Amino acid sequence: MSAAASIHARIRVAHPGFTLDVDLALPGRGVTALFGHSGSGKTTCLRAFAGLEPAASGFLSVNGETWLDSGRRHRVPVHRRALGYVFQEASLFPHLSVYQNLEYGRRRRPPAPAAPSADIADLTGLLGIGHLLDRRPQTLSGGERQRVAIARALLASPRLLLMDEPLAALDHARKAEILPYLERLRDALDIPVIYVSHSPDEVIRLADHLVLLSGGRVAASGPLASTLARLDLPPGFFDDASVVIDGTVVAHDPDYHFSTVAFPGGELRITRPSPDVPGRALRIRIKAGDVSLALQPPDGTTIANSLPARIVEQIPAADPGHVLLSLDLGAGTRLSARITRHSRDRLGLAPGRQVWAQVKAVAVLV
Ligand SMILES: Nc1ncnc2c1ncn2[C@@H]1O[C@H](COP(=O)(O)OP(=O)(O)OP(=O)(O)O)[C@@H](O)[C@H]1O
Repeated sequence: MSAAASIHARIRVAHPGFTLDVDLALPGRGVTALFGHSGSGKTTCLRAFAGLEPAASGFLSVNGETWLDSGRRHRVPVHRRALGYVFQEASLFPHLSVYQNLEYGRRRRPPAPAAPSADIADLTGLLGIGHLLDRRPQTLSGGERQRVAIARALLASPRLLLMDEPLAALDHARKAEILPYLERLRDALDIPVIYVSHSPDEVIRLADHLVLLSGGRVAASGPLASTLARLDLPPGFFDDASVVIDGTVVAHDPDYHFSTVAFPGGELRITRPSPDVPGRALRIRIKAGDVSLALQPPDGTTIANSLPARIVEQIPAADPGHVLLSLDLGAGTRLSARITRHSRDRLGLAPGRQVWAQVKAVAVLV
């Protein structure tokens, strides 16, 4: 990560009874998820990035532009920070059409924007709102309103997009409808997005980088895959230890609805409801409880995936009868496994040992 193409934030905000104190180095593009329980300081952190927390002190630079440097008494006011802010409830102007709302966003663009600017046609295409341009916000579904709010924020050519629980007000069906648009956006945008959520599924599906916040402090921060694969992740964030693997479909058997997904270090075969196109990128989540281990290549099993692996780390699990193991599948790809202490001792499993990891269930996230 070059110093110019990234976000550096060393920020402290002291409220009566709560202090946010974070030191973060974040990537200059892609989605960073700020994840944590209610009251952990996620919104306070976003507000400090936006310049909305008068009590914030410290240092903040976004892709080479310094927005806060208390030591030098430098503080860029909120209206001079080129950022987009999308809230839980889309705050569109009710008396304006969708197109006029988008125009409002475009008028907020600085005369010489730092980043290449998307136009209304690009963004309406990307977010699937081209057919809504003449409508008033109150005639739109919650998901449609959010997509318009995101497009409006991006039309101002921000250097940074802040999203505070943008899906929290939507029901399950509307969330499922909007997520693919957010994925397209993530892949198309050249600016960093900081995405606040307390939904593990959303975070695991969308994020490139993960920040765990607890009591106003950073409990962990790093690339999504390597951070999730850490066995020492603080408890209470996710229901189960798991890994995510970004793979590519390399073959599809339409008869058995079977896709072969390649990733650095191996391949997985997964059953798919509809045909897959080779070349398609898939993000896969495997929970530690869905991985069992064998010393020999398993024979006569219904489990489709048995992967050669090497145990690299072992720690006690939260419950005393189990241990968590981290396995290297090759090329740096990790798998976590939760097994009983009894099985570990019976098979003599320890770091360095070669095993076969049997994957009982795979969740395809994208
Ligand atoms: N202006 C303020 N004055 C005093 N306390 C504040 C202020 N703003 C936030 N807090 C407190 O700071 C803590 C963190 O709040 P924040 O909204 O950042 O948490 P969060 O992680 O976003 O929570 P949620 O998921 O519920 O939105 C809370 O205890 C909140 O009451």
